[in-house]
Amino acid sequence: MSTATDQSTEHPSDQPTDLADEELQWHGDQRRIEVIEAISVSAMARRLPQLVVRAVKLGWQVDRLAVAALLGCLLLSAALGAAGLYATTGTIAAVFGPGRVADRLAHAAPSIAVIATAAALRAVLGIAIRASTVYLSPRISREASAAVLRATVATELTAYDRAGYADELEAADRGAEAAVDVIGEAQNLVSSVGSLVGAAGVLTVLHPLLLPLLVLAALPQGFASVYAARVQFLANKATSGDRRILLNLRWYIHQKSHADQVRSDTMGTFLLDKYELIGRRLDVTTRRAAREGARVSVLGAAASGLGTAVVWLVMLYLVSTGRMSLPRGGAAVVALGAVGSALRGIVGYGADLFRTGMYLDDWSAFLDKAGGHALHRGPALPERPTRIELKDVSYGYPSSERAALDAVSLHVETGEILALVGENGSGKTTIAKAIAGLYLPDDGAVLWDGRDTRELDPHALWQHVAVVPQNYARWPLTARENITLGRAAPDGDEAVVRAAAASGADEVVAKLRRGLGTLLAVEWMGGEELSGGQWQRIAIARAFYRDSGLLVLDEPTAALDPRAEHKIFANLREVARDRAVVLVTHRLTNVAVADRIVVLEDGRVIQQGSFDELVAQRGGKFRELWDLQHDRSGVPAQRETRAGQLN
Ligand SMILES: Nc1ncnc2c1ncn2[C@@H]1O[C@H](COP(=O)(O)OP(=O)(O)OP(=O)(O)O)[C@@H](O)[C@H]1O
Repeated sequence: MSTATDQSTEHPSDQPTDLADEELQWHGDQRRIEVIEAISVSAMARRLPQLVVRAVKLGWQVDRLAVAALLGCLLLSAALGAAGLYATTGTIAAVFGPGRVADRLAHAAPSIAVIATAAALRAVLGIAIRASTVYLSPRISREASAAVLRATVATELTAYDRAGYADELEAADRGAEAAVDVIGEAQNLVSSVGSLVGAAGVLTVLHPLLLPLLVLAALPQGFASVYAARVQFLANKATSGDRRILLNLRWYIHQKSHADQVRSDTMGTFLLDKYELIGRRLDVTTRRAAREGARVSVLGAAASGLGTAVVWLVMLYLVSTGRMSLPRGGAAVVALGAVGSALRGIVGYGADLFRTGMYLDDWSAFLDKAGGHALHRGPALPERPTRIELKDVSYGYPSSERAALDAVSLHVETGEILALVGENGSGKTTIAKAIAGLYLPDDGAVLWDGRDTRELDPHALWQHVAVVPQNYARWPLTARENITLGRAAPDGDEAVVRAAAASGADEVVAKLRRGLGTLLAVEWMGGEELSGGQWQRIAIARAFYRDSGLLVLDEPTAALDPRAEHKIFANLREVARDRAVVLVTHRLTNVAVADRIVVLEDGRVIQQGSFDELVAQRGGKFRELWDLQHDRSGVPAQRETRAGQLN
């Protein structure tokens, strides 16, 4: 193994000074925006029937009976609407017809009865339709969100390192939220189409010229509405990155974990200024879209207004020239009103549904490919590992041009502690994640008992893994659940207590008001909060509790006091008895516990050996780091002397 290489270190001052600072820009999917821009308005209008089918399918997955009832009610309501309208025209014809008033009223009585019955039944059906929609909508949205969550946990971890993934995920989430409207909008559209069909039939019977004219009159407004919806959607898409940055800035300002630094570092105004700046950037696009939408809507409304005037003129012409009788003319006025309102409904609800459909596209695109990072590994089920080997493993993060790992080879076996050492950014955490099957290498292989992790079922593999990462999760759960993570033993807390004792978490739990049953989240139902070190003890306990063949500890004691740290390392040999342990740490005194130490630099292994071997290797990287960690040249002489006396 070669010793430390003579790498020249890049210094910030070596970099070109004429480069502008990078601005906060979210990496969205520009390609998708271009695809949407290329869609024509007529193609968008043709999508509406597909969207209705999609809404029905979504509802069908959630509750078939409710959807069937909804469709039945819609059909019946449309039929009753047509019958009512037909009866209305009959009533008008009878009332305005020749003969005595009493006779005309008697003649109109059956039609009036039909109108009243149809109106009453439609009112009842309307209530049933609304109830079904209200009942189905949140369930559809929840199911859509759950589908995103399922897809999210089934993606490769590396997806999160790719610029644009977060944007796709957010778009999918928004699509799932928008799904709450889809059934209502589809239902409104179908109702309007039903009313249109009924009223159009009646109008055609009265005079065949009126319907085509009315449809022509409504078309400009229809196109304008769909176009405006498209403009709004594109603007939303174009600003989604900035909106996401704002969301993140809000998070940074709100978060309890940052609240002290927002104050002590006087970050409030500074971050708020950035917030304002990005908000203004966002406003430019939004304002442009609002203007464009309004301009097109005005043009559409004007054209449709003109068209409607033509229809009325034609009506007047037909009646005044005797081509249509007066009673029929009266009936046509009513039918025209019904057709007009149905057309306006189709246009308005169609535009709404179209916009929701575009959000749903984001949702389904994410589900189809999970950002191109869906877990597609082999189906083989691994046993508890006894030997894990990295063979010439290279790995580069998607967003980085530099390789994080370069032809790394090493191994670790059950009963062994392997320590990874190196300067910041040398690749320790990346190796730990590759060993744990969280990253698949670009080149080379990670072998679990000779089997490539690419061939192994990832979820089955992770059953054999316990990790204490640098940023461990502080789950808003009870102390017990924070240790068992859903794997509670049915016969009591014995194993939990053992794991807590081994990690020092027992002392933390002893002080909690309900022991293991205490909720660890002040924000949730007023639970208790722990200190950083106390949380770290819980995180270690959860790894010890998991009876896994591989234990990865990434800076596991960074927040621990000396006594707690000593306890962990004193117990580690015992913990490693039936596990392979990978330890990442900068505290070199602690790595003496390891059987083998691998020293990394710039993603390459530059030294391997036992603690004694590496310390003895003068001029080697490990020895250099060791000497630096024990260098006390910055300590004032009298304090150094005093420390020496104590030693
Ligand atoms: N999510 C990421 N996306 C892009 N590059 C990353 C990512 N995480 C790490 N890197 C890069 O990969 C290299 C190795 O990082 P890694 O976290 O493995 O280093 P490390 O040795 O664990 O560092 P530290 O001692 O600071 O924890 C670094 O150059 C880092 O910039």
